[in-house]
Amino acid sequence: SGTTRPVRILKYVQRCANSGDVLSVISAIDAYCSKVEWAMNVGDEKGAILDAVVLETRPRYVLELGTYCGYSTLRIAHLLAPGARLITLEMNPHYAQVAIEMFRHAGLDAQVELLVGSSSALIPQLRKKLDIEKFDLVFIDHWKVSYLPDTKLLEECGLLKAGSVLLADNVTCPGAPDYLQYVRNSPRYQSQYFPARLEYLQVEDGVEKSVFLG
Ligand SMILES: O=C(NC/C=C/[C@H]1O[C@@H](Sc2ccncc2)[C@H](O)[C@@H]1O)c1cc([N+](=O)[O-])cc(O)c1O
Ligand SMILES: [Mg+2]
Repeated sequence: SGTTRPVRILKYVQRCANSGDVLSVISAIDAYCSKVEWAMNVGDEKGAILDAVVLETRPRYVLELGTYCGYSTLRIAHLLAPGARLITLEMNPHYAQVAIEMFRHAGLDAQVELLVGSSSALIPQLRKKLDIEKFDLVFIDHWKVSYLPDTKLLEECGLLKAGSVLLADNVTCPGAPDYLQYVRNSPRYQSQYFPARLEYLQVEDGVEKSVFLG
């Protein structure tokens, strides 16, 4: 039985990226996935949009849905102020383990709280479990069919406040049409589309930034 793609990415990072250097970990993942084998990281083009939204939001509490190898987790963690908290939810224990090793190599394992489980099961527990009232920024990059139900769940659990920012990957490819229709037509959101290429490919994608209005 061979390794998995996330394990191959992690081994490449452990071999080629300087430990403790998050930017070299990020560029090593991008190098591997653009030259050796494609993987569903947000990538460097959409990653730059994510960076800009993190910097403009200056979030204290961040939630990520879908960790995978931890690429976007690292991009976000690198830009947070001391004392900020980044929670990332991953339901595949193998991917979670790879991501934890990735965070360790980058020297950011103390900056990230990874919970293993499905977002639908974990979101209702976050307030009690983590003593967090509201999230300032949510990065959505898990199953595309879960974007809309999980957004509604975040609203119902009172985890969004006026000004909370949702940033959703892949709203064009693979697409999240029901989510897009909701955030673009609901009076409770101010939504904006940022076109970009799908990671490592010449295919059109984009991210949607939606500000919750309360
Ligand atoms: O399918 C995609 N992403 C699904 C991501 C899924 C990630 O989130 C959890 S699922 C989960 C985690 C937490 N709670 C519930 C479910 C999986 O274990 C994986 O780590 C995708 C596909 C393409 N593409 O081009 O085909 C491009 C992309 O950028 C993508 O993000
Ligand atoms: Mg994605």
